[in-house]
Amino acid sequence: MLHVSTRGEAPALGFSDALLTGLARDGGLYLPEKWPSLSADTIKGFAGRSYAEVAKAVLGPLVDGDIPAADLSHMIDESYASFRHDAVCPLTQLDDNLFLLELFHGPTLAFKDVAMQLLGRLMDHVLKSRGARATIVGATSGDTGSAAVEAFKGLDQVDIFILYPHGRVSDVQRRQMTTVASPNVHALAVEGTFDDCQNMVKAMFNHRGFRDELQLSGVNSINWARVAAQAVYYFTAAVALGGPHRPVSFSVPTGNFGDILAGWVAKRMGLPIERLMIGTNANDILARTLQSGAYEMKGVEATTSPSMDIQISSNFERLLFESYDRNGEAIRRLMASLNQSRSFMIEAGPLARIREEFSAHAVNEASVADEMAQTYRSTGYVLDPHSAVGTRAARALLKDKPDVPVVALSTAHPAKFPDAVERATGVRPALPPHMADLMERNESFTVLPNDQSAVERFIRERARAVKGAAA
Ligand SMILES: Cc1ncc(COP(=O)(O)O)c(C=O)c1O
Ligand SMILES: N[C@@H](CCOP(=O)(O)O)C(=O)O
Repeated sequence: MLHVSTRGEAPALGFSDALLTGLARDGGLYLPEKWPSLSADTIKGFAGRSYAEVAKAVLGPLVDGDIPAADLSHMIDESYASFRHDAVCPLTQLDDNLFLLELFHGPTLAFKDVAMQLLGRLMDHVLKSRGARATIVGATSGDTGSAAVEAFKGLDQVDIFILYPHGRVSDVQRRQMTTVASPNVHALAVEGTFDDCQNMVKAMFNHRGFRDELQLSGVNSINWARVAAQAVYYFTAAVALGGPHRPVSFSVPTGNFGDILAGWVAKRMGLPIERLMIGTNANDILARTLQSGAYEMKGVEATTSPSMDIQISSNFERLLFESYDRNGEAIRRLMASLNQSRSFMIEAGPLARIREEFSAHAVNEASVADEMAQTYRSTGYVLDPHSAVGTRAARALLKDKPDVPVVALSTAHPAKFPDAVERATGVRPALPPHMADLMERNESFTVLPNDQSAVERFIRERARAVKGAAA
């Protein structure tokens, strides 16, 4: 199976090359050239099987033999053995037809672990088999960074540099990135927003000399393998609720659009999904876009769900590509407009296609707090602020269609955001035992200006230093 770029000008690549490449050389994002399809009987057969078994069945056709099946199977088993819940991503009922898919039982307490645990193993495997090294650069609003640091720390084949917005992540998130004493891990606090960090990472990939010199690779959801691995839990959740014969909707707290795109991928692969609800916080660019067709950036507002404080939802480009009948030229035009005027307009046809499958609902700060408080009062369940966005948006979906079960994705453990949770519920959630001393560990990070060349200079020097030390 080859993978094509959304901008239509980069070489088509197999799974392993797309995995190592991250962002395509034309600035686009990779997608499989066609969607493998799982039959209703195959999906029905997922009932009662372990998460790892379902992952093998879903990812097998996407990897398509590019990595030997036995190796893939072994890496999947290892990835999910470290989760603190036997079901890996358990489902719990919150209300009539409202379910929560808990995605925070991995090592760093957020949904990113589900894909990142596998991504780390896949990259290490491919690099070792090629005798190669890579410099991983990633942008984070808090959770991708911690999951990536955890997955890649100590690996011989990689140096990893994580850019996060200085002062705009929670203390727990920051400490998860800055207290890992491993010589291949570098936490960079950039004086800017998440969007600035993400733009810098993309610019590094588009800076061909730098990219090739350092053998850059990416761990954000611009990397196709991340999205592919996240598609698995849509299958396990839907099947647990009677799928594929009973359609289910999903409500997803959304920032970079990777997680909800994974649901759309599951649907492309044959999973009946009624609706995909985009839940946004006060940074409501996607909700406004679905309403008007105009993708228009404003300034980023700091919220209690900082991981979603995003204006440039990278993976939306993948959805646009499909909605524009895979017309790379159209996507190049839209993205050029975004660069020049911070906005673009989606044409009527593609917009209608998007609206056929997606709804959107913006949840303001008062409603996020109210959702945490009300859910706690009525059920005793403590939501984190991101999951509260998804849950509130799920309730909006249920108002329209009360008979279709809605699964709200619970993307982080409440202990990652203890201050916001305590303010709303009066409960201060405790970190699990393996992280109990997190606040006492020593931190190491470098503050850098919001300046591309300064960050590139730093990475070049440090990547060399790490190689020098290892030599
Ligand atoms: C806890 C949490 N919830 C939701 C999101 C949004 O997910 P996505 O960026 O895939 O839309 C993020 C960030 O990615 C996150 O860290
Ligand atoms: N919310 C994310 C932002 C990056 O998202 P990604 O899924 O593209 O890696 C984070 O926590 O870092």
